[in-house]
Amino acid sequence: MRKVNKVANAIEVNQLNYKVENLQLKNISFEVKKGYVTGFIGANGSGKTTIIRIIMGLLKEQSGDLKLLGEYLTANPVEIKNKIGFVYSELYMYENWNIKTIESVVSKYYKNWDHDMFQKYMNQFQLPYKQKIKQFSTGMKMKLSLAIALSHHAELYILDEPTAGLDPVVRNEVLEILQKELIDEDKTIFFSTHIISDLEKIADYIVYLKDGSIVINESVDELIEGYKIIKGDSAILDDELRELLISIKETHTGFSGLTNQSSVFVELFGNDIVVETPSIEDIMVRIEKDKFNKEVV
Ligand SMILES: Nc1ncnc2c1ncn2[C@@H]1O[C@H](COP(=O)(O)OP(=O)(O)OP(=O)(O)O)[C@@H](O)[C@H]1O
Repeated sequence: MRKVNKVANAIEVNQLNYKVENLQLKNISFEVKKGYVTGFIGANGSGKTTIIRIIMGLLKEQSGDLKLLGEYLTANPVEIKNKIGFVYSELYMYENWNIKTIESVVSKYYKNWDHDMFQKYMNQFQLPYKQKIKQFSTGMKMKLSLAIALSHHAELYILDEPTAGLDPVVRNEVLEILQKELIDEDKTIFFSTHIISDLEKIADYIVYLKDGSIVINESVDELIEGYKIIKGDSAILDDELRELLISIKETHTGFSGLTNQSSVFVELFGNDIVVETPSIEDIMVRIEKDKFNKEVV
C-alpha cells in the first residue's frame, strides 16, 4: 500500500439518514482516505448510487452531514465540483449531441479543462468525435464519461460502476489509467463496483453497504487478515461457536463458516480444523448469506 504524508479524508460521511419508499439508509458514516482507492460495494439495490448522488449534492440527506475535500459542498459547490471527476452509472447527455458539442459545453464548466488530454482519451478509447451519442453503445458512453472525468485535473474521482459495460481489455486499460492517476499522492478514487476482481486489482480500502448500513469500512489488508474461513466437523459447533460464524455452510462432511474471530476456533481445536484465508468475493458472498440464510446442503 502506498504511503501519503498527510492523513486526511477526501470524503467524510457522518451519521447520514435517508429514506424513500423501498430504501432506508441508517446512520451511514464512513470516510474515504485522501491518496487512496476506496471501493464501494453492496448488493443490487443496496443504495450505493443513492449515496453517491447524496455525496454529489443531487439528492438531499434527511439528517447527518458530509464533507468533500474538507468542505461542505453547499459552501462552495462550483469550486468543489471542479475538483471532482465523476462518472454516474447512467450518462445524462443529450442523445442528439456529438462529442464535439459535449466538449464545448463541458469545457466551459471546468476551469482546468485539458483539451489535449481529452483528445488523447478519445484516441485511446477510439471514440468517434462527430457521431451522435444515441448511436453509442453502453461501453462507448462509459468511456466518454470516464474521459470527461479524467480530463480536468480533478483531485477526487467519484465513479459509479466505472467499469460496467466495458470489455475486459478496456476494463484493464481503465484500471491502469486510474492507477496512474494515483501516482499523484493528493488524488483519491472512490468507486462503486460489482466486479470484485477490479477491487482486488486497485482498491486499498473497502466500504461495504448492506441492509441500509455500512457493515465494513476498512483496508483490504485488514479485511483479508481479519476474516477467515473455518472448516471442520459440525459436531464441534455448540450454540456459542455458531454465534461467532457470520455464515455457515453445512454438508454431511462438515461445516465451512466465515468468522472474524478465528483465534477462538484455533485455540479450541488446533489442527482439528482447517483455517483458510478468504478472497474479498468469498467474504462478500458469505456476508450476504448471513446466519439467517444459513445454507444446509
Ligand atoms: N427516488 C426514489 N424513490 C423510490 N425509490 C428509490 C428512489 N431512489 C432509489 N430508490 C430505490 O432505492 C434502492 C437503492 O437504489 P440504488 O440505485 O441506490 O442501489 P445500488 O446499490 O446502486 O444498486 P445497483 O448495484 O443495482 O446499481 C432501489 O430499490 C431503488 O428502487
